[in-house]
Amino acid sequence: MNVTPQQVLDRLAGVLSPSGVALTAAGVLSEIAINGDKVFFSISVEAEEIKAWEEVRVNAQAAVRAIPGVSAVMVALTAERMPGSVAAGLPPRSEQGIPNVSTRRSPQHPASGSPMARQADIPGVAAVVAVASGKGGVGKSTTALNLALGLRDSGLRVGLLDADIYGPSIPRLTGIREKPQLTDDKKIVPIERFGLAIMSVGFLIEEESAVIWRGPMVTSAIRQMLRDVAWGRLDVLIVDMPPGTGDAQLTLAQNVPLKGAVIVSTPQDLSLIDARRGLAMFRKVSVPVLGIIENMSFFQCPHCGARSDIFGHGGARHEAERLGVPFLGEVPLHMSIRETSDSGHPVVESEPDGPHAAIYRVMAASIRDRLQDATPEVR
Ligand SMILES: Nc1ncnc2c1ncn2[C@@H]1O[C@H](COP(=O)(O)OP(=O)(O)OP(=O)(O)O)[C@@H](O)[C@H]1O
Repeated sequence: MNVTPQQVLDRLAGVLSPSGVALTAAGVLSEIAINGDKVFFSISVEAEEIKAWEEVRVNAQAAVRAIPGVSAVMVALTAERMPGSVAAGLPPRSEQGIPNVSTRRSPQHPASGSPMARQADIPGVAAVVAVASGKGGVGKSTTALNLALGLRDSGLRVGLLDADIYGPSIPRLTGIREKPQLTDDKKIVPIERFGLAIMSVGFLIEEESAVIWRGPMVTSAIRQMLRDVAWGRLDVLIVDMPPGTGDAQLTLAQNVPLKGAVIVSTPQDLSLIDARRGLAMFRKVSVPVLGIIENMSFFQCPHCGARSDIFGHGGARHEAERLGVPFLGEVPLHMSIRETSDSGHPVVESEPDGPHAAIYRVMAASIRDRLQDATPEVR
């Protein structure tokens, strides 16, 4: 039997908000999204109240989980509600534009001069690095995964968080089908594959339902994935960001304790314009850009190895020079990268002695060097 939103609301009516009002009457709930036997919704409250609401979130999750036929519940607690606003139905969104950065810094992590000191660190994780792209489809996830493997090959303990909530592709690129387990204290155990600790929202939800996530839910869910996952000790955690430079990405860049960001672009002008936006976004929130990667830089014939500069290659290198950002390297558009990627056997893992693995390793080494300068724990 299918679960209905009304059934969920009926259960939530029995959960109390911190002021003692029923959760359903508190004006904080988003719409209830149901996908098969999985339920998602968010609770939007004012930033200063967020601590008091965490227990409510946990209670709401448990109440809905107890409905027969529900297999998974994701309740995102978001601090997106403006003071004084009455959220009657949907959580208020700042979709109208990029939020004012200076007023939205987390109060518990005031800027202390160093951009690195801005965010609370994730226990056990020495450095979090975002892999971002100004637009979709440039090969960001393929790059993130192969860079993670390149960093692993340099002896680091590496994690990968697929934060691309709009289209999580890490399950496909890694071939991971299983669902993560929970520890006794309810933390999610990342899935271990290729020697990486991997977590993706795609492990929890079906790919098609990813589009229902709104900006505030995205940020909150990712924050929870960062902190509610038992990452263990990691030298580097690579975060595969949602593509684009909109509100959700900016909020993420602000709220994830990033040591740096890597921007993936293709050589086309349009992609480069978007990459520039990405750079501006990270600069705005004082996250150092560790470098730009040009993906699908040139076409390499899988048969004869001949190279063609389909998109007029080299644009990203010039752009990086012009903008004063390191250029990390170029990855060819090659059949074996696509095939290995899409079959769940990333090229650094499946063709470790091949030319593509070498390219990713060199770029990973350069990221490692730059991180070491900023983070002595990454050795
Ligand atoms: N260098 C490359 N050579 C050939 N194919 C590639 C290369 N990089 C990525 N691809 C292929 O391009 C497609 C898109 O790649 P990927 O999913 O990594 O992109 P993305 O930027 O993360 O996409 P999205 O924005 O949708 O999340 C995949 O089929 C992937 O295998």
